[in-house]
Amino acid sequence: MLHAAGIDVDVRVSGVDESIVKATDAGELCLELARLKARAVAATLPAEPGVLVLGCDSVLAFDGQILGKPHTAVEAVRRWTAMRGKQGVLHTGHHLTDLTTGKQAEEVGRTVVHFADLTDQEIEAYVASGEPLHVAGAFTIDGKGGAFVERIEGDAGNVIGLSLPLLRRLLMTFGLTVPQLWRREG
Ligand SMILES: Nc1nc2c(ncn2[C@@H]2O[C@H](COP(=O)(O)OP(=O)(O)OP(=O)(O)O)[C@@H](O)[C@H]2O)c(=O)[nH]1
Repeated sequence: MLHAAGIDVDVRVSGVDESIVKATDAGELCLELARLKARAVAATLPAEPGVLVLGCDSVLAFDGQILGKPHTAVEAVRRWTAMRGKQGVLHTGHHLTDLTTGKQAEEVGRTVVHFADLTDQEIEAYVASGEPLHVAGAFTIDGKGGAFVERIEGDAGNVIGLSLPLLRRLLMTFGLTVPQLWRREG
């Protein structure tokens, strides 16, 4: 997503054990995980000038629960049977650190997702595809799951895992602009 937006990135898996974070609020949980991920990666990097580290984490708030990845087919079927025809709020925590200045900025993106009223057969086929097992909320918006999201209220990128307009706001608190991060073409 960032590369398509003109920004070159070096993706690092933080290795943070997400089970250590307990929170009863979806926004607090995904923000704490985003913070831990960014700080874990930042700790492995030399404080070179101009290095920014962005950590993100997504969870789905649905029916009073905080849902991450379903991990198993049984759990994915249970969730979709409950979610179909209803709505949830996909939260993505974003934490940005400037290694040079030590500045930090963070914000939670929220997108309301309205799920289609899937048939049992559609749920079975989508879960059998394996896609729902590895993403928060057991759905993607731009993959096979796109057919099962009727509409959204808010930023689509936030559902995918990173909100570009939110990143723009975080950068502005550092006195930076998105165009300054665009790769030099040609
Ligand atoms: N293209 C696409 N990728 C998605 C979507 N939802 C999640 N992903 C990606 O799937 C991976 C895991 O997704 P999530 O579990 O939602 O995100 P996360 O909580 O940051 O995942 P972890 O880093 O494993 O904790 C991340 O790399 C996401 O970018 C989606 O709707 N579309």
